[in-house]
Amino acid sequence: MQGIRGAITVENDTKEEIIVAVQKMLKSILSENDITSEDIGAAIFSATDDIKSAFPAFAARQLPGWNLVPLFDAQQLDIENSIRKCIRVLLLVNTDKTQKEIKHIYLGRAATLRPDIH
Ligand SMILES: O=C(O)C(=O)C[C@]1(C(=O)O)C=C[C@@H](O)C=C1
Repeated sequence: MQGIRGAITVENDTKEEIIVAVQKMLKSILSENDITSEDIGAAIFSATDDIKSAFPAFAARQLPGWNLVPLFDAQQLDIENSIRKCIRVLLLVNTDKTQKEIKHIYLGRAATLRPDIH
């Protein structure tokens, strides 16, 4: 089991943009790490408090195979000067890969968050 992190930002809080962004982030994590939805034990999302128009879990569930993945959404801590309109994910994944082999995916403005791990 390994944890894989992802994060992506949106510019507008529309349902369509959130769905597109969440699916882009998840597809990128799966392809970069050579895994499928069947390898995922759980997906935990957070969204900043300015995301109002869609649950990230709803967006994930529209992808093929994701209806069987346990999904959870939470609100991100509202820390001063932190990034806005950001959706984060932690995937718990069944894999033989080592921690060092895992590719974490940070897209859009979220690319500034953890340059040390991606
Ligand atoms: O990785 C991120 O998304 C970050 O914003 C960095 C960080 C961290 O300090 O490690 C901070 C807040 C998040 O809850 C998760 C991780």
